[in-house]
Amino acid sequence: MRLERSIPAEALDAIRAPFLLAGAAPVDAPVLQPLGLLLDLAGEAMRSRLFVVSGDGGDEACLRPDFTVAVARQHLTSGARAGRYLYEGKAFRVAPRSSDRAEEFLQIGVEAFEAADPVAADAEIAALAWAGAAAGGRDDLTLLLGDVGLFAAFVDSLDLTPPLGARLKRTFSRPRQLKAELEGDAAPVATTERSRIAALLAGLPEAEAAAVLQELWSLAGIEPVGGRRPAEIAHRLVEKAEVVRAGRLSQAEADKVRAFLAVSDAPDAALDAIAALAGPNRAPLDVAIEGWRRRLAGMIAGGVPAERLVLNAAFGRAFGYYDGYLFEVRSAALGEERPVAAGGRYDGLPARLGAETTTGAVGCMVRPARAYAGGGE
Ligand SMILES: N[C@@H](Cc1c[nH]c[nH+]1)C(=O)O
Repeated sequence: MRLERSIPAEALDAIRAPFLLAGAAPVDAPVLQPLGLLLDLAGEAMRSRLFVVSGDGGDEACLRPDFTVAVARQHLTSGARAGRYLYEGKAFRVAPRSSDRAEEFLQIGVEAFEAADPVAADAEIAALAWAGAAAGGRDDLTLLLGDVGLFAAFVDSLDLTPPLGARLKRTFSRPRQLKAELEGDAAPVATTERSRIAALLAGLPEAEAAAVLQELWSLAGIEPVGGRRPAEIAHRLVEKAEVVRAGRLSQAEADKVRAFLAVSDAPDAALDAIAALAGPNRAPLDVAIEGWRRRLAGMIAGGVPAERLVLNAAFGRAFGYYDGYLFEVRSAALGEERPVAAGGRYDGLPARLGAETTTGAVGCMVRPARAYAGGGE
């Protein structure tokens, strides 16, 4: 496992300092996390990045690829309604083959489960990540911003059939599926491919569809070893059935989606461009854009230099839990594969972990070895 280089104690102190001021309670989290749960939450795409650990009996586990899910789980077991947590420790990710990225690395981060004004919290968290990253001394940083929710609001503005809209939303940060949608290849004309199980499950919410599959397996005495998780299988089956029912994008709609995804600019200009692309049902998108103007003002008030901000409508991250704004602090010298800090909003995750009441959820982390200008990873 490739380690990162260690950095001087004073540099680490400087990078940590803003996090100590965030009003968060220090926590630790188990290094071993349940593999199945992480794959369900982060998506199968994450599988190749996880260090899988197998012991005698027991469930398959993996080394924590980050702290977000682990801290969210601890927050839920604590029973507290709200909480704000600070962590500092190693995370582990398999580096892609051709890369020499560190596979065991330090993260310092904060996760906040709070019901207060989400836009203000988003701004605060992004400014915190910026402050930590900038404390490492690099002068080539940018804060790259994106928003899974903005794409959803844009898709809603187009007034598509609900299943087509839902399907299109799911293709965000799945380039292959997105390309198929835009090129009209996603909806097979032939109905011979229809699956009866797919048709049966199509009407159910995905979590229920997964539960049905699990029940079927247990009735049949099947115990899946490795392979795809029930949630993933249910997801595929539901998608398959919907594809046939929902139709496809018209040429004009596909062009609009392409234009939306091509938006990448200084945030104010980017928001103007997005507003100009809105379809007939524009009210929710306008609300989202207004929210962004406030969020940006909050980031700038929190100390992020305005000229370092970029809003990229297509920006997504490999973690499947984000459902609102998200960001990376990038260094020109390190390139886009090595973000210095990152974070975002994941309001839906606690419910997926079984929370009954939901507060908002937002967080960020910095990687000190990358932030440190004097060497780093
Ligand atoms: N855990 C994410 C960052 C994050 C924290 N909270 C939300 N997102 C990462 O490792 O990139």
